[in-house]
Amino acid sequence: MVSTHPTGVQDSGNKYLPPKNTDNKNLSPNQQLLPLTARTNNSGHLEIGGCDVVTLVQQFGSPLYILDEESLRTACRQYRDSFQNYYKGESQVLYASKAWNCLAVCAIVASEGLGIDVASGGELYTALTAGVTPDKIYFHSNNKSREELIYASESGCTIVVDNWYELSLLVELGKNNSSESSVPIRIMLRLTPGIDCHTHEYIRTGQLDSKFGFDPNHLDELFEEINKHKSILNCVGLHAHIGSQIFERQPHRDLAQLMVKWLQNANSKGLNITELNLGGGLGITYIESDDPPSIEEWVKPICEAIEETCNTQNLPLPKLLCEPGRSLIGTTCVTAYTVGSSKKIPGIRTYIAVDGGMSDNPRPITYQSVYRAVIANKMSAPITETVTIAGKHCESGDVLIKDATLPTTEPGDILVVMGTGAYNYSMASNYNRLPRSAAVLVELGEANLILRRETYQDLVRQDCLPEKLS
Ligand SMILES: Cc1ncc(COP(=O)(O)O)c(C=O)c1O
Ligand SMILES: N[C@@H](CCCC[NH3+])C(=O)O
Repeated sequence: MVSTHPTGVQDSGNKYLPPKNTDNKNLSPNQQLLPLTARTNNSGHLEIGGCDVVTLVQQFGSPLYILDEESLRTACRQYRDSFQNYYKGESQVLYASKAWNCLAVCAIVASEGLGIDVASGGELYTALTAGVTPDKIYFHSNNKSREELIYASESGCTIVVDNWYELSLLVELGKNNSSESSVPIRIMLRLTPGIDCHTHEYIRTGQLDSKFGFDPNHLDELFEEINKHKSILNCVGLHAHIGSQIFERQPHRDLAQLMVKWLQNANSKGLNITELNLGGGLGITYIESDDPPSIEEWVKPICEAIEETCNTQNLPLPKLLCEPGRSLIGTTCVTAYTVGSSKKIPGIRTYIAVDGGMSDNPRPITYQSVYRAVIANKMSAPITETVTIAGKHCESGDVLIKDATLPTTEPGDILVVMGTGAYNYSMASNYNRLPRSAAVLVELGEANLILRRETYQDLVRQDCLPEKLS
């Protein structure tokens, strides 16, 4: 695979487009700003998956999430193939569906052979409804409810146990259920590795001061406790996740070595750990200066570190799992908005307002995340202005992009924000009672609705008006 970076070339009409004349399957989707199929068509419009973005907005309205099937499938295959090429043992890539969980996305990644990491009963329900088989579903959360644990154990998925309370609940559930025929609950243990990485503090999870996972200083007690309940709990593996939007490679190499040591320790205490899950975290390109490794460049050193450490310790290779979210889906999607009002404050800035904002993309207001945009109906027009893209919410901080460089914009233009596949729809809200946006899946000139736009009726569907008020 070729890693082509920096993204885009100037001479294809717009600098954010993927390079021309390259086999797209050789580009790592996480390193591109726009989906792999993006191009400027003969009308000078942005086209994705063979569909004109301006026409998509006419047909489906805006804001509109536009998901490129080819990019998503390419990312899945690159993860899967890289493990097959660089790891001699068994492997399984899971999609961290918290990035974007819905039926169509679950179905696509599962059809590429990936499993799914779910983080709630709702995500589990969606994955099962999409037809994902429970043997490929792994259930996370630092505070799974009793009901969620019953649902997960009855469905037959693997539960990634996060803490002592959850462990005690599982033991209790297992005891209540135990009969000659009952099968032990399949679990893994999430440990906090104490490995730091450079990313926003809100999305860092590997450091000791984290709400997630068991403290590795208590491994002996933990393994002893698991050993006592072998008829109830079938503990197959260990898990760790150090954070998200990471560009460095060393933290995951260090993690790989550390996890083999944990495995050795666990098995020396009588457990039979055969799986290691190193979590997700590979970053994506949101702006030109972002320089994440390609999918292949991320997978290879992890495989090498596990193999080297196992060989040195004379250990059989464990089944190796990882669970990327952002790097699988982040850059495979854009959000199209319609430009509305504007406000020029002389000497300060010009605000251009769009018909969505923090409700469909809460990342800028939550993490000060930065994005880039193009005008879909003016892809070859010269860049003339630096403007601030504001959302339509009743909140001063509802700004999608602080300094967007764009052609001259007018009301009715279609503004496209790139890299919105991860943690946008999944973190969307109805703030100001905005109906949640629709999403379409595009491929080879065909667009299929995968999320219906909410209506005003949907907004009041769960409301209850007590009789005394009506
Ligand atoms: C346990 C776990 N696994 C996987 C992921 C996915 O991370 P990313 O989207 O950075 O690949 C996360 C999110 O950070 C997570 O908390
Ligand atoms: N929601 C975060 C990522 C959190 C990942 C889940 N642990 C983001 O948008 O960057």
